[in-house]
Amino acid sequence: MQGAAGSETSYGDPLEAALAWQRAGAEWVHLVDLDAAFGRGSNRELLAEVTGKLDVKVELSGGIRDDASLEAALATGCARVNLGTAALENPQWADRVVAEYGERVAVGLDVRITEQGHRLAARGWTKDGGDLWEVLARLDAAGCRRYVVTDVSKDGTLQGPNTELLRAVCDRTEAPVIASGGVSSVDDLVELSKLAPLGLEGSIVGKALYAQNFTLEEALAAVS
Ligand SMILES: O=C(O)c1ccccc1N[C@@H]1O[C@H](COP(=O)(O)O)[C@@H](O)[C@H]1O
Repeated sequence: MQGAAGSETSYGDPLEAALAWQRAGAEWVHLVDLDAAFGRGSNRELLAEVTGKLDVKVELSGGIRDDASLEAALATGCARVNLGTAALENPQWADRVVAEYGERVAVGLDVRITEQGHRLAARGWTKDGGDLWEVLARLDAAGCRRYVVTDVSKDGTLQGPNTELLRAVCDRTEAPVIASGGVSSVDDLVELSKLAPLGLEGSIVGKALYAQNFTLEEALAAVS
């Protein structure tokens, strides 16, 4: 199953990798603490060290679920944090912090498309977190400034992004949307860039870069 704990591939030292993306021209680095997302540990100090050594903007994600973890994440100097589980399981807290921290807090909408509709996935994608459209409406009303949208069936598969889902989310919110999951080629990024007029602000690329399907320089040149 995509995203199952223990199924991840190791691509080496996170700091070395992040510095290499910075040298290659990245403006943002999206850093996920998978141990925290799965509830099996924390790499808080490591992520703080990586963030502190980068000059580019960092989006921190994974395990940011209460005041202490939010404050620790923001104190690293990251540009933005991305809430997942807490936005689904602790709506009052999440609604308060999206309003309080504005641009520094995004919400990750990890979507599983089922016979029951568009469902959100929480706790390392192991628990149902409610209906996508209801949660999106609630977070919009709370003033959420940005969403990171992942089709969990695509993440890590190199099968191409779910542009239909991204288009649908862009149609339902005024907030900028960032695409995550499935990118396999520069062509995928070019397709995603065509959604910019709808509100798609950017795309997160992971495995395709580590698998060397293309270089970051090629990607940036294709969509700039
Ligand atoms: O990023 C992944 O590949 C991933 C795989 C499986 C589960 C979660 C994953 N990542 C991200 O974790 C955060 C959510 O963390 P939390 O729920 O707030 O603790 C979110 O960005 C997921 O996309």
